[in-house]
This record gives sequence, structure tokens and C-alpha cells, in this order.
Amino acid sequence: MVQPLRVPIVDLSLLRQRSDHTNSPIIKDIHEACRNIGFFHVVHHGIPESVIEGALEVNSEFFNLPTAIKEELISDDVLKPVRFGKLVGEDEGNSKFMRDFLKLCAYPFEDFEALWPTSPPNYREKMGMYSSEVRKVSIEIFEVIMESLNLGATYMRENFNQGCHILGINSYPPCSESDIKAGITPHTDYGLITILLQTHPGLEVVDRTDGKWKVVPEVKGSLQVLVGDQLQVMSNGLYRSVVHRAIPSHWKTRMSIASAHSLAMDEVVEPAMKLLDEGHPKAYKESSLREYLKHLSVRQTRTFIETLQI
Ligand SMILES: O=C(O)CCC(=O)C(=O)O
Ligand SMILES: [Fe+2]
Repeated sequence: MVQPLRVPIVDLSLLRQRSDHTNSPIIKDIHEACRNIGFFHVVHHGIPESVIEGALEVNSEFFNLPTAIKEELISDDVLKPVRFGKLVGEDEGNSKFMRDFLKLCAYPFEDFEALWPTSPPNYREKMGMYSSEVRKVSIEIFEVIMESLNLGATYMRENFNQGCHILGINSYPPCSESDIKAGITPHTDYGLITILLQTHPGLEVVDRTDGKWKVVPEVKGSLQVLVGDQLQVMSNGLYRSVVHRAIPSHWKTRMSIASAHSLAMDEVVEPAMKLLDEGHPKAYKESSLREYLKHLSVRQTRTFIETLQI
């Protein structure tokens, strides 16, 4: 039986009340969470419930469309800014998985909006609103994470603001068959941070203290923040990307929207100079999002982050 994990809950409204975050216990909590688990919840993030409901509603309508319409967006090309896919199969550990997904490049919105689905007709409007709200939250969270690393709130701010924003919408059909073990198989996310919205629980992470899978407990109104590979590299391994998977529900469709924030496609990420010294030599090679996507498109025995370790 998979046990629940104790995950820190960060109240963003408390952070917004103070302009000076020096010695803030919240920054300390974020530091501990990123260091020990690679993961935390945020509450009072400020995204209106109507925006969240609107985004989930149009995606549910999209996934319920006749297959022929969705298949127009099917592609194996990981560089395509908009693509739909159906994944069903078995991983190396013989666990069966099943998931439909839609990937949308989301920033700058004007560059990609015309490629987004037109069905349902209000798809672009509702998802556009969610995308812009979650981006604002990601900018705030990135700043406090930089503070928690002692790099200062403005460290890489412009690079982050001009970076890539990719929305990964997942739909996991209910499965009563006991042999379907996973909706999405174990992985780390590549970017700096991912902000996750789930319709209901199902996310599991590896607890670093005992190496076991733990269920992420439901926290009403929360979003989850996940440390990605780029943040692992930037922090020179002080923070590590969290290994996670998602388990489908037995009785209803589970959906999630993973909002992945990374540096721009060809911008390289490398360990922050300030975190390097004799006792902490550079532990990762530099890399870009494009190199990661190239790695994804060919079958590899090592994860991308493993290939970067010096
Ligand atoms: O569905 C979930 O909760 C997780 C999704 C996820 O990990 C991803 O899209 O990268
Ligand atoms: Fe993920």
C-alpha cells in the first residue's frame, strides 16, 4: 500500500504581504521542500476558481471530441508547438500505462494561439486565461525559489520571463482493469519548474528518505510545484528534480494540466557561479531545451539529467 507523503504547503498570499523576504520562514520552507522532496503545494495562489474550472471544462470537452477531430493534431515530432497523442503500452518494468495528452506551446501567446484547438469554440479563450494566470504565478514562484537559493529575486528573472512555457494536458481514462498501473510512468520534468493542476489525486512521488513511492495528499485549492532538471542543474544539485508518476482513477477520468517553465529553446542552463566553490565544483554540463527534446526523440538508456552529470 502506497503511503501518503508529508508535503509543505506554501501560502503565496503571505509572501505577497511582505516586500522584504529576508529571514521569511516561507523562504526557508521552500528551501527545505526543494532540497528534501523537490516538491511543494501552493495555496492562495490567486488564480480565480472560474479560470481553473473554465480550463478544465474546455479540456474535458476537447478530449471527449470524436477521435477523427483530435487526430488532426497527432504528431510524433516533439518540436511541434501543438500536438495530441494517445499513449498506451508497457514500460520496462512491465507496468501498463494509458494516457491521452495535448501539448501546447503557450508563450508568447500571440505566436501560438492560432495553432491551438478550435474545438470547443471557447478553447483558446479559456485556456488562454489559465495560461496567462499560471504564468504570473510561475514568475512569482521562480523569484522566491531564487531567493531560497540565496541568488536574489532577480537572478535569471529576464531569462525566465522570456523562456518557454509549455502546457501538457493529460487525460487518464478510468480503468477498472487491475493491470493498468500507471497513467504516466516515472519521470522527472525537464524545465526549471512545473506547476501542476489536478482534477483529483493520483500524483505519486519517490520519497528520498526511503526510496519508496508516496501518494501526494489532496490539499483543496492547491497547485503543486515540482523541481525540474534545469533547476537541478542551476542549483548545482542542491535541489533535485522530483521523480513522479500518476495513477489513474478506477471510476472516473482524471485530468491534469502540467505547466512547464524552462529557459528559451536554445538558451543553455548551467550551475550558478555563486553556488560553486572548491568544496562544490561544477557538477553538470550545460544544456538547452532543444537538446533535451532531441534526447527524448530517440530511445535512450539514460535519463537526460544523467547524461549531464560531470
Ligand atoms: O497527471 C499528473 O498528475 C502528472 C503529470 C505529469 O507528470 C506531466 O505531465 O509531466
Ligand atoms: Fe511530470
